[in-house]
Amino acid sequence: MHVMLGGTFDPVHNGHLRMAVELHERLDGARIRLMPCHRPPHRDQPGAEGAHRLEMLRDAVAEEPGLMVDSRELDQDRVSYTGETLQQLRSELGAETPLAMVVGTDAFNTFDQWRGWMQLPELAHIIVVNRPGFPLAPPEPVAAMLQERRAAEAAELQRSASGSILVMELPLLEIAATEVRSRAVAGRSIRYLVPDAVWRTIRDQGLYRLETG
Ligand SMILES: Nc1ncnc2c1ncn2[C@@H]1O[C@H](COP(=O)(O)OP(=O)(O)OP(=O)(O)O)[C@@H](O)[C@H]1O
Ligand SMILES: O=C(O)c1ccc[n+]([C@@H]2O[C@H](COP(=O)([O-])O)[C@@H](O)[C@H]2O)c1
Repeated sequence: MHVMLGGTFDPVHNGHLRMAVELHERLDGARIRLMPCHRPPHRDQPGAEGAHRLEMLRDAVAEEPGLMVDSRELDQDRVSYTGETLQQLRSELGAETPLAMVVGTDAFNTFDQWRGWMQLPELAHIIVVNRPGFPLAPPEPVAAMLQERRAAEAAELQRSASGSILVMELPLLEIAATEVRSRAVAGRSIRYLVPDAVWRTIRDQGLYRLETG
């Protein structure tokens, strides 16, 4: 199965990485494709440029064969819509190969604001992970979609190319990029919240401090 984990990754942190490693192990060794977006459709523009976010991601996964980075959204200088990215992946993989996209509960709780959200399950399964601090509470139309498509176990996702929604309870870390950025801005330590290579890049390049001058 192919698994995509999209995000702003501004910056990538240990919460993302632990989640990705857990998924890799629980999905029969599927490689998890971390996909940084160029310009997110739905939020403030990232504090770090795409090239820095990509460099930090590549460093973060460098010695972890279960994870990989896919830079296709960054390579296109426009707003990144997940539907377009999934369509591209689907045409590369063919109609039969299982493909899943991962979202935290925070993202799933506003899923009805995504462009073409009702069509996304036709392109890929959706795996919803219980992000600490964000109970699963989708709005009514998303809850109805979940009820209709809910998978009982991970193995179900291997039996079809797309169409199911799996909610997974994983042991995760309560870390947010917003918190990492505000610590960096304030000159406080971000060590052990992010991999050491990411900590060094933020320190050496002065990332995030610059945005407030
Ligand atoms: N600590 C975490 N545990 C599990 N999932 C997470 C965690 N942090 C982020 N995610 C999920 O990873 C994906 C990408 O997240 P994103 O890059 O926006 O990070 P973030 O920490 O939420 O950033 P920000 O604080 O800037 O919003 C989303 O689906 C999000 O739900
Ligand atoms: O396609 C959309 O309309 C859309 C709306 C909101 C979020 N997304 C994607 O969801 C992923 C997680 O977003 P975020 O805010 O948690 O970084 C990221 O890959 C975004 O591109 C996509």
